[in-house]
Amino acid sequence: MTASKRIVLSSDHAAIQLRQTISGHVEEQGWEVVDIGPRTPESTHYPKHGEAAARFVASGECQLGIILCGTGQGIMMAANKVKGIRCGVCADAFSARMIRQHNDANMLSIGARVVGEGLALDIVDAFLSAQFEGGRHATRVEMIGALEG
Ligand SMILES: O=C(CO)[C@H](O)[C@H](O)COP(=O)(O)O
Repeated sequence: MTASKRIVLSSDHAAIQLRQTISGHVEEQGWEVVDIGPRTPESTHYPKHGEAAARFVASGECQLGIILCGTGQGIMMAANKVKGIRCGVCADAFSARMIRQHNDANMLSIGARVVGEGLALDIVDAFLSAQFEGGRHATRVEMIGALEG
């Protein structure tokens, strides 16, 4: 197993069950999963879970990350505050493929109160199987990075 096949997963309380389903699915595809919880259903605060997962990606410990909350929006906003993170919320497989191909996204966010399990797994598969296309898209991704200061 190489480090390039390691992925971090996290969520808030709204998405624990879907996160665990995704974790098993991704593991079956040969990824080493770093699931940083939470494991119990008590109400929690998504910014800290988004940040924690983002740090694994920003540090290079994990190549990619998948994070979830009720809508996927709040935890995405938190993750994107960490330097080097490009995280998109996806509720369809096309967008999940495109955020890898065009935006070189290194994190995917999903809303567990928005999409069902089957669609969520399709979204994950689209995200994980796509490759960044580079070229003109690399220029644009560099421009995003330049905004971080
Ligand atoms: O989607 C979310 C953030 O974008 C959260 O999961 C949601 O706000 C949590 O709500 P509640 O505390 O009522 O379960």
